Amino acid sequence: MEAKFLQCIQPCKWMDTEKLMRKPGGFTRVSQKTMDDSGVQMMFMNVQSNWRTSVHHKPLRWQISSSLKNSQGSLLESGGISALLDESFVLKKKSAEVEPILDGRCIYLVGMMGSGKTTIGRVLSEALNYSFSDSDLLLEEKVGGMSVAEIFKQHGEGFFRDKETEVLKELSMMHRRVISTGGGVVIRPINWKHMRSGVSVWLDVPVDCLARRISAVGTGSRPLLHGESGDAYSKALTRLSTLLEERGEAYANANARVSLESIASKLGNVKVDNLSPVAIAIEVLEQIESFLKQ
Ligand SMILES: Nc1ncnc2c1ncn2[C@@H]1O[C@H](COP(=O)(O)OP(=O)(O)O)[C@@H](O)[C@H]1O
Ligand SMILES: O=C(O)C1=C[C@@H](OP(=O)(O)O)[C@@H](O)[C@H](O)C1
Repeated sequence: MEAKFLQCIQPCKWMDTEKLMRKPGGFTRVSQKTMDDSGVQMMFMNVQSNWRTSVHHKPLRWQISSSLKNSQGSLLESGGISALLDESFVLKKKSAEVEPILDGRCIYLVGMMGSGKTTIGRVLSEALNYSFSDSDLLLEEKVGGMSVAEIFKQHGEGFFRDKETEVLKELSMMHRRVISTGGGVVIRPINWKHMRSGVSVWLDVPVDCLARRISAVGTGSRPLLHGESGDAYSKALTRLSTLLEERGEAYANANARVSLESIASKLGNVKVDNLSPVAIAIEVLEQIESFLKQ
């Protein structure tokens, strides 16, 4: 049997253009359409358009046309794409296992600025068929559309923290949502009370990796990182290290911890910077599963 397949790029359902403009680094949904005697099949996955693709670092080829033998498996023999599809399938399978035991509870992602709460949150919400909420965006709406940076400047951090707690309280009444929280929610015990309505997961990312990510996109939307001198990476590293120290063990209150260093070593000493959001999302589900089964 011969089949031709074509890959095309479509806007992805969870792409939030407003947030993407604030935090550059857009994602793209890749859809693979396969046609054979039995009809048309579609496969989807989400990749970052500037991604170096999955933990296997193979180049992503956007367009493939190929002669195929009869198995579906052979459709996937296409280098980087097959690695991405493998991850994508594992994520779907794991989501199907974890979704019933989650039983509608929300997932709260906590972690430092730049730890990937928004990025991983979107991947997870799509895999679980949950809605996605970003507490910073909800807070901005509550304050008449002012940005986080403007709120800090005009009203100060205390006001921001009060609004943040209000947003969490409202979210705690909801179900079937993945929630990306602001990096500072962990400092107020009342916020933990609200987050206990669901399952909280700490994305534990080494501070040098956070600084590389943040210096790549700039600190415009993150007022707590303003004000240091030096190059973008050193400034981010200094501020993030101080914040992390101030926050002490606060992140460890989460029900589950996802350490990027542990994932990297599990996958055979892959660089932390090269872990794909899908690989991290799989680990989030693994950790949630083991917490819920305890
Ligand atoms: N696994 C990853 N590998 C590389 N870059 C990532 C990864 N996850 C997120 N990023 C990038 O890091 C930056 C911060 O991510 P984001 O999801 O906004 O973090 P948070 O919501 O925790 O502040 C973004 O530019 C994003 O594209
Ligand atoms: O760590 C913090 O205190 C903050 C993190 C930010 O959210 P992200 O973690 O989404 O960047 C935002 O809530 C605000 O700038 C304060």
